Amino acid sequence: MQTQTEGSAEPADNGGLLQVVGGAIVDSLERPVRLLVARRTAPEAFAGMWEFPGGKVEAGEAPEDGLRRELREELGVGVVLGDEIPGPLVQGWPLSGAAAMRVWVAAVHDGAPAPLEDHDELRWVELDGDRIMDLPWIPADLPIVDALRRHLA
Ligand SMILES: Nc1nc2c([nH]c(=O)n2[C@H]2C[C@H](O)[C@@H](COP(=O)(O)OP(=O)(O)OP(=O)(O)O)O2)c(=O)[nH]1
Repeated sequence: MQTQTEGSAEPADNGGLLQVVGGAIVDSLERPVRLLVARRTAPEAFAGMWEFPGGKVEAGEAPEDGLRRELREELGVGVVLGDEIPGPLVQGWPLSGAAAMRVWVAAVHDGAPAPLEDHDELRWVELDGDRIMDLPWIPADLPIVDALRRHLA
């Protein structure tokens, strides 16, 4: 699996969409068994739903750098990035509103994940089986979870 520890990509042209990035943090890049999922606290429409930790890319920031920054802020961890889970758009996966999310597989490089910001619970769930799909995900994330499972199988 391709890995990268330092951001070298140029800021992406987001085509007018709000660019969001998410981390599919797995227990091992080589032999992934479990995925770290996060339960949002806000906004009200998404509170209580599970998602990939991450957030919005800032102006002039490369997406991979934005993802590392968000995961440091939200979970207190440094990560190694693995493969991207490509979506149907150049900007990744369509979300509600004029937004799209690029998602990378990632593994914790330093720190212990904790719900420092934006989440009230983190949970390691098995990638295989029904349990992961039984979680109340943000609806737009369901095809991404499906593609992730197929990519890692
Ligand atoms: N992080 C994340 N956001 C998602 C996912 N699925 C999904 O629809 N979204 C939406 C929710 C939000 O409208 C948007 C991401 O915004 P955010 O609130 O997480 O971004 P941020 O951390 O930069 O927050 P802020 O600076 O605006 O407070 O994308 C997902 O799996 N992860």
